[in-house]
Amino acid sequence: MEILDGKKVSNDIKDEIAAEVLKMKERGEKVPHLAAVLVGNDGASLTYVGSKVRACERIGFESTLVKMPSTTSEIELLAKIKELNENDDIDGFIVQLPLPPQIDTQKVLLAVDPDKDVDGFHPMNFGKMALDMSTFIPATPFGILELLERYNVDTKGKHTVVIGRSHIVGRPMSILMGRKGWPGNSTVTLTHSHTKNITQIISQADIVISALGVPNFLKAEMVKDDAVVIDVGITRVTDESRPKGYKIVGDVDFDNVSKKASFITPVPGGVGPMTIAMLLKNTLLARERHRSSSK
Ligand SMILES: Nc1nc2c(c(=O)[nH]1)N[C@@H](CN(C=O)c1ccc(C(=O)N[C@@H](CCC(=O)O)C(=O)O)cc1)CN2
Repeated sequence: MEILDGKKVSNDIKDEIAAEVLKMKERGEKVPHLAAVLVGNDGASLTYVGSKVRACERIGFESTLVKMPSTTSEIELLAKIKELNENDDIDGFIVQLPLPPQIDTQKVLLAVDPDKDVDGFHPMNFGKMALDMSTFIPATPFGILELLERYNVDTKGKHTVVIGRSHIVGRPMSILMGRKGWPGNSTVTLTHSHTKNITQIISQADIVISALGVPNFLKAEMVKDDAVVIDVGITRVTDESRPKGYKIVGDVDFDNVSKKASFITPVPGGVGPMTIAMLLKNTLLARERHRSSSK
């Protein structure tokens, strides 16, 4: 069994991007600028945007954090998005999800300029991804592809079972694994809460990608020998013995599933850090496109 070490690979990617930024500076070019909008005080979201801003600082990107209160109205958020769309200094931005209930997430994602949509959530970019056109690929699925590639995991002709159909992970992942090329060329089953015989389907998978958010859902007896297991579930579970008062738990019963798997991602330190690294990659791409379009 080999661990797909997202922490290490994400650090390698950050070093690679930092080297690109250094070259940009030497050429006297503007460095990429990422903005992140956070509405409310959700603890996990605060951690994730904090990691995004720190990662920008580490690699030499400019960053802007826009914090808005949890009472922010949809109109106020849409006005902020318009401002960011029109700010020529910003190459790309994200709106941290989930949003408070008074705000329609779909309206918000539609309002982001597709050229600045480094999350890849705008329907224009999602459609381009599905049609194999060059675009911003959502960071978590993009990170999983990168891990599979860097560890040389064979996906051709394999049966990939994706658990969960969220717009952020499951749905795009199912499209990407079935695309032509590598990592891809896989036969994909997208499963969800209404899937019948889900245990039987999972037991036939060569590659299992679990994005359910149910701690320890995937047990050793559910996966076949030598399966590739990707754990996208990141749930905070109360644990008073820890300094932060919680621990992070994945969808996979790691101790037992790792004894059967050929490759497996840990939680923490697997897919999560890759999400940050691939957002930075998308921001670098946004900067390069922005520069060519302003020539
Ligand atoms: N606008 C977006 N919102 C959300 C996205 C996204 O891609 N764009 N994805 C998730 C949250 N997310 C990034 O935003 C994210 C999740 C997890 C991690 C991560 O590094 N996890 C660590 C554990 C960190 C901790 O909780 O202490 C790990 O797995 O090792 C980074 C980013 C939903 N919203």
